[in-house]
Amino acid sequence: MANQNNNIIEQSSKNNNLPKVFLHGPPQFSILLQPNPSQNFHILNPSSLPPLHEFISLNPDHASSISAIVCTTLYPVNADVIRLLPSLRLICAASAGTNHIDLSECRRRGIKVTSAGNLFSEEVADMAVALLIDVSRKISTANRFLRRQLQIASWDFPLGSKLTGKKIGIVGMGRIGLEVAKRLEAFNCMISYNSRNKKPLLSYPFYSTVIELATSTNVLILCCELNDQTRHIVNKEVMLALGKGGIIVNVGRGALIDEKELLRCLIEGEIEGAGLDVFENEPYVPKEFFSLDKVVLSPHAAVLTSDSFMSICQLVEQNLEAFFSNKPLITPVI
Ligand SMILES: O=CC(=O)O
Repeated sequence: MANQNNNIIEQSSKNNNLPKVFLHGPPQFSILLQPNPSQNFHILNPSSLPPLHEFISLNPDHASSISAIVCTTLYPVNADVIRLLPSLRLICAASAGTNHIDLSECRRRGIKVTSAGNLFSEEVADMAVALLIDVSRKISTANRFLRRQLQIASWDFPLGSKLTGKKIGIVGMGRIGLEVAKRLEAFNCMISYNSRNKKPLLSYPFYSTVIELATSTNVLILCCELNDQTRHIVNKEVMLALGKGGIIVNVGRGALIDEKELLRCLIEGEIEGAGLDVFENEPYVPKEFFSLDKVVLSPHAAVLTSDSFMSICQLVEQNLEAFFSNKPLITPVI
């Protein structure tokens, strides 16, 4: 590791005049997310290297040379991380959501933040529909069942429910919500939604509260961002309003749902099932979920496609280029 670090320092000293960028994420992240070499900035860790804290404790002088970081949702950029980097001026989130970044601290320090914008909306909408089909038609359960039985020996298999014609409630009618609606229209589903405001151009029924939406639908699909207004937007009352045949799909953020209540409602049969790509305290996933056949789990993977990595890599590069050549950012958050 020390050798690896010396190499970085050697390499970066050759680029001493360029602003330094640190890729802040798991090892695979810095392998997959490789902006091209640039005349305007220098990537400090172009291959899998120690995490930021370790890197800085090994090279304290380097902390003050980092002007920008590129980050993922699994690695929070809280005030403690920001404090480690006195010269930080830009954070490029390789995600649509920025709830893992302390935006008020960024505002206070005058640090700019960019996100993936709408880049992943189609992938996330595909995943929402896939999870819904899986939960309602029990595809993962069937897969496990057949691998255990090795042949179609009996019809001893729990019945699924038909998706065609279902009443779907979408929470958050931004780009992802719209893409989900478009896909589910092909299944003759009846779409209604809740969001901050009614969208004048949409003819789908609008409900100003999630509990009213849940009362009128069979399925809730959570596509909104996590903030103080949306934390636990799906609570016990909402789940009871959705009712025993109800399915919840979450491709937003885990804390949109009160996870303890979700588990209780699933175990006690208050709702039918759930498809979850996100969890309240990631990377932790409550072990009780693993024994529930009515839940389909995915490891925050809705955006993990080779296509999305190619696009985010380009977008990060464009934002870095724009920032370091004093041009407007492509996808600014603040
Ligand atoms: O969760 C993924 C994202 O916010 O892009």
